[in-house]
Amino acid sequence: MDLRTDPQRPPLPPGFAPSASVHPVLPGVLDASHRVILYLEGITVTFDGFRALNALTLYIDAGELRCVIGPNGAGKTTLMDVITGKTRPDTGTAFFGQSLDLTRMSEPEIADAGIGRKFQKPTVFERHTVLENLELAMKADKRVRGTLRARLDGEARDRIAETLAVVRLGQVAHRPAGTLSHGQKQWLEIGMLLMQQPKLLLLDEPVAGMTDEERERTAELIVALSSERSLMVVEHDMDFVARLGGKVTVLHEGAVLAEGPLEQVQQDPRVIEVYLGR
Ligand SMILES: Nc1ncnc2c1ncn2[C@@H]1O[C@H](COP(=O)(O)OP(=O)(O)OP(=O)(O)O)[C@@H](O)[C@H]1O
Repeated sequence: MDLRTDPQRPPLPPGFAPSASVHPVLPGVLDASHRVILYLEGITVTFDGFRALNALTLYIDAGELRCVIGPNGAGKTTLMDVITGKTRPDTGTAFFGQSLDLTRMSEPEIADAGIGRKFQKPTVFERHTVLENLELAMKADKRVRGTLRARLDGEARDRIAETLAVVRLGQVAHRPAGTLSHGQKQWLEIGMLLMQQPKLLLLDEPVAGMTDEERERTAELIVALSSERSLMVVEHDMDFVARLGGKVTVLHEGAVLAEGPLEQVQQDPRVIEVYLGR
């Protein structure tokens, strides 16, 4: 189905067309009043003539948990790079909510507007305690006033306590992050992203290198997180994708090959041929 001609296509922001060169950019102000929080349409990214993304069109709903799968080189990382402003598309439009044109915002502006990204490798401050890592993450948030020495006010303490509970690291709150297990470090980094209160969280292979038990807990965590924000999870582990239960987008050669519930895309002969059947 071609979403461009689909009568069910979600409402688009005013001026949402590749030709609309003048559009207000309002960093930090997300209008998610419509069902869709992320609009990507006709996105093409070329590296030395090679199309890493090829007229890709994708919509993410507010509060949706979306998994993105696909073979190596399909364009999954490039997709996240476009959303976070690391890579500029050659053509196409990318809107966050109704008014934020991601192609015209810097990486910090996009982060401030509410898009958080977790890379595959955990990047926590190893010598600092879990608690300090969360404090530092909050202080990195420009919307929160104060210096590193400033005393945390009540609201900030509540947010840290709440985050510790959500990522289930309350028991190790005073341990240096360097002493945590791989899984705990990953959860801490997710907690650090949560301190910035993102509306859309991008997670790149969150369970790579985790034990089965850690995978189970990570699935529970991600499902719990999706109740209050949108998530896009790139993952190769199909058992894990099945546990998350969200809609699945299959990328192949920089474009969407199939989209739908996992059981549906798993039965798609094209998906079996290029990815799952391997
Ligand atoms: N900066 C770059 N310069 C040149 N080619 C690039 C660059 N970044 C990505 N590519 C190429 O674009 C294609 C898509 O890469 P991308 O990393 O987005 O795929 P992926 O789906 O994330 O793959 P994987 O599952 O292996 O992480 C690949 O063929 C890759 O070699």
